[in-house]
Amino acid sequence: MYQLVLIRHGESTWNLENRFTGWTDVDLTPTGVSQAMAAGKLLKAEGFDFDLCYTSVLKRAIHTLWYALDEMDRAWLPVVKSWRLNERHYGALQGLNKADMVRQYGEEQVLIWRRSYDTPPPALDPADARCERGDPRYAKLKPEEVPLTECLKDTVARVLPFWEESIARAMKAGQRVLVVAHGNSIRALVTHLDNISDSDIVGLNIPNGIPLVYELDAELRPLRHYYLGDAEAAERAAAAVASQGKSC
Ligand SMILES: O=C(O)[C@@H](CO)OP(=O)(O)O
Repeated sequence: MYQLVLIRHGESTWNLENRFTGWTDVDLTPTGVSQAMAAGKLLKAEGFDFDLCYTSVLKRAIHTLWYALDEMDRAWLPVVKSWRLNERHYGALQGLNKADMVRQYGEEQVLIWRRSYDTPPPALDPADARCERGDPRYAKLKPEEVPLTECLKDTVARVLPFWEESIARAMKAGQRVLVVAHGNSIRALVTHLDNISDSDIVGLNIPNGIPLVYELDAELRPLRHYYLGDAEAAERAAAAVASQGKSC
């Protein structure tokens, strides 16, 4: 049996301000730091240990990993960072307030942008100052590989090759893996692992900073998954993420 632990980053400044974030590189709030530390404490207390960690190239995930590993006295562990684990690109919505968008476009439209499988938010103009195409961390990518918007299907399409070629391969080679990523890059992975339908994925929300443990068979098919710690608190936190797309 294989075990995989996934953690969504702790609360970020734009989670707190209820703004669409995507590839914007905002940091953790003090609450986010505490959530990351609590995740590390919990993993240690429950006897989890790792050989290899994966995260995105965005600091809210990188710093969550740092704080969690520090609590586990595992700051020395190897870390692989990949843009493929970045949050889903939120296009022209990046930086805008979610409740304002609900007031302007309605709850149903915002739910489609936030959670549908194949409808992307409006695209960023490549000339928009928010466009990441000139960012040095993506210099090795072709410009068209740096998205201007993404639906979950697009995120699945760039997360899966990394899962197959790097994470799954490392797990099969016996490495105990921790992945710290983002709400929608984790939803992309979970859609694949649990074979969730396009309609059911709309209701799936990932809470900040709570370790999600997957137990998988020899073919890396999930046997079961659970949130570590207080299951009801995890459910409440996931419901709070869902309500970020309401007007108040
Ligand atoms: O804004 C974002 O990038 C994501 C995660 O914070 O938000 P949502 O939960 O609306 O997909």
